Amino acid sequence: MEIFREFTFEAAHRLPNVSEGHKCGRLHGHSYRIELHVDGEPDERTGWVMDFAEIKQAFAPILDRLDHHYLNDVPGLENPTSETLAAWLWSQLDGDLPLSKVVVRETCTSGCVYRGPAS
Ligand SMILES: Nc1nc2c(c(=O)[nH]1)N=C([C@H](O)[C@H](O)COP(=O)(O)OP(=O)(O)OP(=O)(O)O)CN2
Ligand SMILES: [Zn+2]
Repeated sequence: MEIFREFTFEAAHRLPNVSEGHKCGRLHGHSYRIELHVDGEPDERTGWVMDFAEIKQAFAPILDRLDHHYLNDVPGLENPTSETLAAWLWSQLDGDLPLSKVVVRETCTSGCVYRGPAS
């Protein structure tokens, strides 16, 4: 079974490697929406895979580093595409949560789904 918790944060970024004149090379911001998906079987007694609060707790220090920050300044996010951010989030949470999927929504219509490094 898979459960998830959604988070939002505001942040600024620019994409340093786009071609000259590309709009994303300019400083701009997004209201990011993040989904953290966790895989597991519901415990017989609690009836849950994991308390949603545990996901919130694991993500809190990471959220602090992103919310109202310039993402390019965060080590590992020098080129902060949705793809880079999704993989970075996975690497930050790996070991703390049994992640199955990280979803990054950069705008209402664009984003990335990451299911972990290729094995
Ligand atoms: N594969 C990716 N493509 C783009 C990324 C990305 O992270 N991965 N990022 C951007 C920009 O950050 C941009 O701000 C968001 O993209 P886009 O959907 O093009 O933005 P708009 O809402 O302005 O879309 P319009 O359809 O032009 O209104 C670009 N590409
Ligand atoms: Zn952008």
